[in-house]
Amino acid sequence: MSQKHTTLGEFIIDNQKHFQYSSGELSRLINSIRLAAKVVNHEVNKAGLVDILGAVGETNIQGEDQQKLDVYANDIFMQTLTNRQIVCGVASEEEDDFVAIESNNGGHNNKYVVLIDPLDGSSNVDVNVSVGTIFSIYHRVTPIGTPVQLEDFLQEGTKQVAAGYVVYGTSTMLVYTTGHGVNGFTLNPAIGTFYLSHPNMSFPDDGNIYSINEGNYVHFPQGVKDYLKFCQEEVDNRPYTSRYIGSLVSDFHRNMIKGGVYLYPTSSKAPKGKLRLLYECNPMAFLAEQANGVATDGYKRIMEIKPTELHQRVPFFCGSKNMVADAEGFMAMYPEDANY
Ligand SMILES: O=P(O)(O)OC[C@H]1O[C@](O)(COP(=O)(O)O)[C@@H](O)[C@@H]1O
Ligand SMILES: [Mg+2]
Ligand SMILES: [Mg+2]
Repeated sequence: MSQKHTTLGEFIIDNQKHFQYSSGELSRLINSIRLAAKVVNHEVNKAGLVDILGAVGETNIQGEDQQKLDVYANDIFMQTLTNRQIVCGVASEEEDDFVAIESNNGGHNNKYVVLIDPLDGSSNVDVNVSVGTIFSIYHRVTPIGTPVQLEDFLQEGTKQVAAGYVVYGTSTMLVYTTGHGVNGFTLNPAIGTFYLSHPNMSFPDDGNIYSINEGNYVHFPQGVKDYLKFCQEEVDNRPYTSRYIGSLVSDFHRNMIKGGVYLYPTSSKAPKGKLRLLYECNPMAFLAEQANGVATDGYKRIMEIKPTELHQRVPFFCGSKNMVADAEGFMAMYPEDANY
């Protein structure tokens, strides 16, 4: 069977041998995420026809206006993960606190926790621009059989057993890693099956695309301003091309395929950056590193940051390794900005 026809389900089974604690639970967990992604995809694809556009009129713990699709996607992933009895807890961008999930017999026998950004790129929902879902999976650290605790979620990114995203774009893709490279699967909507379309995805070492919201330029640290000047100079293969979709998943996906760097630094508006360490930066960092890329906060490796809060934010520099290194070179000239 040529690689093009390998389904996600077959790939998961074939690759189960890689899983650290191989008992099939992680396979079932990824299968559940696949199922929830298909349900959300179905709604996203007809967003203009159903009452799913616009805000719900409430703000989440981030202080952001929750979009109807944020809430819908959150409900679908929470229900699917709860019903399938494979996780002992979930933390979500749309939930104030982590949610403990009891197993059928009222126990706490499951060993995985999931951290999720149910709908990434919320500002693009109403304008038909690609959005995504991001997930990160850890083995719990507290004893199985006991209720899940905050410490099960506040683990360094290096402890992730799997991470991935779904991009709801011109096509719908699920891209994930279990620490053995990064593979992308495209949904055939006619039959509702994901097929392996992008095996062994990898960031080129270099690229000529930079992704940053330049509208915040005046608020950026000097190192970022210097790097942007560097990107826009007429030297060698520069000026680079500026591309910014405003959905982390979509900007990351493009940069992984074409070569590029995504930056969401601190700014006087967002003194710690905007993106959330646990369910945006850590999973994308795991994917980046598994795909020959790099992810830092401008100074140090994202995945070595010891989390202290569920919804903490960090600056994010991610993409082709030589481009991130260039950006870090400019940040290094201002060591005081490492203390955000
Ligand atoms: O509008 P800004 O400030 O440029 O922020 C865009 C960034 O914020 C995000 O939308 C944050 O994610 P959510 O939509 O999940 O809150 C990223 O996807 C995106 O890269
Ligand atoms: Mg997000
Ligand atoms: Mg979100």
